Amino acid sequence: MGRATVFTGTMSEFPVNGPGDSPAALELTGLVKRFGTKVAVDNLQLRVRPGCLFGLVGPNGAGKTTTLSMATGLLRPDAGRAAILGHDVWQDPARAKALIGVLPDGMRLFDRLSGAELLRYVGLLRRVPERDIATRSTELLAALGLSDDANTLVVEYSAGMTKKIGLACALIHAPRLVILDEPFEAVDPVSGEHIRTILRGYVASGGTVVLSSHVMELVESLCDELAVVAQGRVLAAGTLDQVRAGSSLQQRFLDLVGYTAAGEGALAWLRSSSSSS
Ligand SMILES: Nc1ncnc2c1ncn2[C@@H]1O[C@H](COP(=O)(O)OP(=O)(O)OP(=O)(O)O)[C@@H](O)[C@H]1O
Repeated sequence: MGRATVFTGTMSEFPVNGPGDSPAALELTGLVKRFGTKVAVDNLQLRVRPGCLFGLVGPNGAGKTTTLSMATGLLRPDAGRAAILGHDVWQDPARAKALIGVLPDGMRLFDRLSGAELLRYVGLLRRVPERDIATRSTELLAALGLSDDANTLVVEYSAGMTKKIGLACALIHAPRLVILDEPFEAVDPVSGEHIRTILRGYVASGGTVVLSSHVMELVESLCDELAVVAQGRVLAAGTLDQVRAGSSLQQRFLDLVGYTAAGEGALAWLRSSSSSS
């Protein structure tokens, strides 16, 4: 693993199988994914303890979506292992997938259903008892500010509304672990606050969240632990303080991924003073 702090934290805060022997909520071991000659995920290791709100951050193309897709059984790894609460995602997919709720990147929803119909459909697929589906749907729609659009077709939802109904779909069966790819993307500040409240409450009751984000302030204010990935590898992982190492998360992130400012002359043609017409 990488050159900075590596998380090796204790696992017993929210025991699953009994004190001391609980498996990680999510454990990725030696994950590799290549697309042609491109190595998108390069021997990636990650361990997320139960009861943690965990952030995965990295620059564009770092391999976050590819990693989360392999972690959730949507994309088969070329090598390595993904396990959810001790269940191998690829050897025992039914058990592993039953424990998770997923908001994938660019989620394809059955968008000719209304929001309420979609939640009912997902609830039935997830074997939520009939009597609970209506209650949970109503509560989720209200918590996410979608009550007024419960009967609107999802195809007519805005990008932010689509993200929120996708999140509701990920939560309706009360999974043990939710894996959310960019859950705050396109979401307005009020809805973002609602989502933060939902996720904090979920984690406080023993659930585990893994989310990807580009927004350092959000990760800093929300997550307990995080990993910085670049070029398919974990550069640093641990608690916020471990990863920040006395700096701001933004600065630490820039340092880790090797940010260098563009040279003086870059994009000179774009400056109005250099325009010839
Ligand atoms: N289906 C694919 N075919 C070819 N290359 C792919 C494919 N999916 C991802 N890649 C490549 O793998 C790398 C990792 O992509 P990935 O989408 O996982 O990054 P990311 O960290 O989620 O990026 P972003 O923050 O921009 O969403 C990139 O170089 C991308 O071009």
